[in-house]
Amino acid sequence: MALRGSFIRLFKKQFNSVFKLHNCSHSVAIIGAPFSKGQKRRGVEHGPQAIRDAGLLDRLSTMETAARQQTGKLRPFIRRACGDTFYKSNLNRYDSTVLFQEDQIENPYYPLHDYGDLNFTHLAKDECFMHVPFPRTVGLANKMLASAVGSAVEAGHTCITLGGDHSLAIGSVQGHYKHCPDLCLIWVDAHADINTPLTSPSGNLHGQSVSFLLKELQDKMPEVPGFSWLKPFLSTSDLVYIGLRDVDPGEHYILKNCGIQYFTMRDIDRMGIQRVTEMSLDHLLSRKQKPIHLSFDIDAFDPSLAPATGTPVNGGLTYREGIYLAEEINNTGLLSAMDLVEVNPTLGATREAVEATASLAVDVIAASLGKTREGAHISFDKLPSPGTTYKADNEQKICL
Ligand SMILES: NC(=[NH2+])NCCC[C@H](N)C(=O)O
Ligand SMILES: [Mn+2]
Ligand SMILES: [Mn+2]
Repeated sequence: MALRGSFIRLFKKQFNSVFKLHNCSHSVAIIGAPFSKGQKRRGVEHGPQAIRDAGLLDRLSTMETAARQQTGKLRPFIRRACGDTFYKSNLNRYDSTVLFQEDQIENPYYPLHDYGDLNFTHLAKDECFMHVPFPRTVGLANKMLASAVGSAVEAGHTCITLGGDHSLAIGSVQGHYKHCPDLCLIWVDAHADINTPLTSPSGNLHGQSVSFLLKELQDKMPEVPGFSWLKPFLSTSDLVYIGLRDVDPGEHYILKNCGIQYFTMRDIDRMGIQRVTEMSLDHLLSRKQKPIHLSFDIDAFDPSLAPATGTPVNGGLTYREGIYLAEEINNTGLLSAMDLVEVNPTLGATREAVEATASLAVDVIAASLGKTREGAHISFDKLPSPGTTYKADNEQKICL
């Protein structure tokens, strides 16, 4: 017990030192990935727009995080894609007003870069590989996303990819890996998405993303057209699943035989989200501090909260479980890239259902980036008393 206590202290000490370093230097990049060919239903390509419409950028740019408060000098601002020449060929230029030119920003300590949406190529000639639809289109889209995520991470941003279907995680994790080769992966999902083309019941690549990444599955993977650029790089020991409740037989075989750490909804019922989160982070980080890639499928939530998604499964995460998990991941100070996928605005029964799903996505992203339920302040140096001028409104104008 004493040994365990001192181990936990050491663990927390390590966390804290990285926490400070990480939060002082990190800015956020948003990449929209309007893509749906990793499965057969259309509509999920409108996910990035739905998440933006739910107010993502406003929420992040006005967010007062505990981290900002800590250093006392962090200020949010948005720079649109226009300034980032590197992305111009791949991204639709964001044509709305440029809120600030770079040289107008005095103190860009917490920059928020919106790179707009990637412009994917849909190949006309793209026959099925076995029963896998659109293999070349999915391969090409992921290659493009990998390069965009890679550049954003290389530039020092915490990179948020807005999907699109979950096949996009192939490119997003690979691009992240190119600049953070020691990354670990937290997969929050109702599904394991670890079928190989040979075990997949549906053929859909969004149910196979993880098998493309894992070194241990290399000799079980056929050569899928469109993916020759990708070499598996991730070890099974650097992967944890949270929220599983719909696992195919081949996937169960892989999870068990590769000794992958996973927590189903039953585990959350038994142990609670707090213990599950602690065990997950312990598994990934206790030996070494590693950059975290969080791949969050909105269908991890219960369909009553996230109805607008392609493969809903009953009995999912509650709002508080999902937000707690995101908050704890932020608390590590190690979040380096994140995907928020499978929001399909064409599948909600009503407009309210769609808006609820997209707004849940915004809440998860905000919590992952440091929004706390206890609140935080940057606008107050001291508490205004009657007779002093309230400056917060002015300051807001300067910042935004
Ligand atoms: N990213 C997702 N929503 N995946 C759902 C996968 C469903 C099923 N396991 C399949 O392989 O097709
Ligand atoms: Mn899923
Ligand atoms: Mn998924």
